Amino acid sequence: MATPLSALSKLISSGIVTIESTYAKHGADFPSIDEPFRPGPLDGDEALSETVDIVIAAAAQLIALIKPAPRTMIESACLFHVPATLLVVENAHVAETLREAGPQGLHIKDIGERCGVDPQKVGRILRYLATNHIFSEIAPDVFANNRISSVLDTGKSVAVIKADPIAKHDNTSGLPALVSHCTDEMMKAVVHLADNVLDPNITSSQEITQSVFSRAFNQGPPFEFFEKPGNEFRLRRFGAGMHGMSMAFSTGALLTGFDWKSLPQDALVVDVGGGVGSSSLQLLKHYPQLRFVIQEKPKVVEDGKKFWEHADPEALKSGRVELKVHDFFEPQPIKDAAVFFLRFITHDWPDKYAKQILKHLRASALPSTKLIFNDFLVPYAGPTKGQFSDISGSEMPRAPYPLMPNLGTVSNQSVMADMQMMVSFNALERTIGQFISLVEGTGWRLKSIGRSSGSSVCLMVFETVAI
Ligand SMILES: C[S@@+](CC[C@H](N)C(=O)[O-])C[C@H]1O[C@@H](n2cnc3c(N)ncnc32)[C@H](O)[C@@H]1O
Repeated sequence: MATPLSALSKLISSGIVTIESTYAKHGADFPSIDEPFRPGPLDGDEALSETVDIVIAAAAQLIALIKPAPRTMIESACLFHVPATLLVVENAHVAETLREAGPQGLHIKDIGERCGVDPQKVGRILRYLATNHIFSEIAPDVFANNRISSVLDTGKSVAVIKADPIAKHDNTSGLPALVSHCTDEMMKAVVHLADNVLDPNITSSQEITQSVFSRAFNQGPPFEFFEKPGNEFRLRRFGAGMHGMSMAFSTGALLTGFDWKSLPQDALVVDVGGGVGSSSLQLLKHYPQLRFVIQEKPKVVEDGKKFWEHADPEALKSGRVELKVHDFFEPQPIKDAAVFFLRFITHDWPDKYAKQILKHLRASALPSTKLIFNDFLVPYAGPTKGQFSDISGSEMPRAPYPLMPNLGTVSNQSVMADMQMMVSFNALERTIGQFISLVEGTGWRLKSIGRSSGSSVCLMVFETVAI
């Protein structure tokens, strides 16, 4: 058998051959790191994205193997400089300033002057980021955007941003807003992680008021914090960031992870905590025979009505889609649902609270009612040895030797989301084992998992069991 090092090197070289030949077949070059990021014609190619993931996993594992362990450990311990420096350049609009300067870049004296930052300090910050592939130092002390730093660019002119700073992230991709939120509130919160997790009085707490975020900002949950006077910019930025996240993370297996066509004509899908109803809208477009009730808080129901009046007014008029105020911690009024659908709901709640939601749904379910979650499924970092084989779709596609079963850093999306949930709400993204224990005692049983390649957002389908 090949050594791990040579097996990794083969995975990388054969993957690169596939990637380059696929681009060549489409008459395209693989995008240069020096060009701004743009969605590409091959982004939706599932086979190609699987190959890209293998190369990413192999390259990251190769670095972990080959780099001396003390270097890896010390560099990991100092990774906090990445978000800290990103926050500086995002707040100082450096990506927009460099875009306006063009491909010849800008000397640190000019960057400093235009961005209101000490030239030496901003130069050192940019060199640190450029060394980590974010921005390029194209001549001594001269920096330009590259593909990665261009993601920080809102696309607005610096003059427009400065004229109305609170609106910086309105009507943008939301990705700069997400970076700014993560490197500001989340970064300031996460430094308190050890204090919380190692505090014997609250280490096992499932209370949102005892989350790391609450400790850091000495107050209630994030949403209360955002609504406090003085946090108007943070609130708007957070809204834009959440929009960016929903654009960046596909809803994965929403349309394909369950046989929606198997439901009878006019079957009712209840979108519990459905927001304005964006999942229902996607489902309705593909499965127009279904009916939808979107249940939400009063303010969101109002926003939802406006959303549907724009997106599909006919669906509202005909009654195929209804928006109703309902608190999911109260008994469920709908007794004839074919599906109770929950997207990104249980991840906001620790088991103690999520179980209450599920019990209310079970009490109103028919024997045939399905409970469906559209959520991250956190893959184990090691092998599962077939203990979940009775659940259809539970096994991940087999990773080639010697890659980790979850492809290591390729799974960052879901493990990072899990950490965000822990820090913000004392809540969690769940592994298959955690989903199974979540539904224990609630009258539901995990039946199948629907996956789509390139996303760890899955569909978990549950059926009723006797209570
Ligand atoms: C993470 S968002 C997900 C929204 C939607 N499912 C989606 O994926 O777009 C969580 C939603 O739960 C709603 N929510 C929170 N507490 C609720 C409650 N007690 N009853 C009903 N909805 C609630 C919020 O208003 C918010 O829209």
